[in-house]
Amino acid sequence: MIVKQLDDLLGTEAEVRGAAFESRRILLAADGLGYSLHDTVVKPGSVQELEYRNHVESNYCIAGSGTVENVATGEVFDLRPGTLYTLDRHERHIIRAGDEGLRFVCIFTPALTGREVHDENGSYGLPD
Ligand SMILES: CC(=O)NCC[C@H](N)C(=O)O
Repeated sequence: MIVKQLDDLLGTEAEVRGAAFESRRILLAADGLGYSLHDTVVKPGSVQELEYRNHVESNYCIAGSGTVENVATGEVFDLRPGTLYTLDRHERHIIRAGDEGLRFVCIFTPALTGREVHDENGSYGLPD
């Protein structure tokens, strides 16, 4: 059994900061599960255009408000606590956070190692 506590990860390498988000990586590739699980906090008013070409990402909103847009179709979906979106077709998407920001429980498959950074496409690379 693996048991972890978010407080214990804060201030360690498992806490990753991007321009618009903080991602607390609770489970990573090193845990050997095939997926990684993150507690992701998105900054109020931020806009992120992303496209995970190498991963499938699921985001389950647990706080805040905003929208996610499917760039190819123009569809815009409201995000609020209880909303899940999964980028099962690696869709290019735009996340717009409202005034309170957003907080997600986030799962990536395959698992992130924790060293990835967004490239020019908004994608994370695969490990070497
Ligand atoms: C929704 C969002 O902010 N995605 C970017 C960060 C990603 N969820 C991560 O945890 O690395």
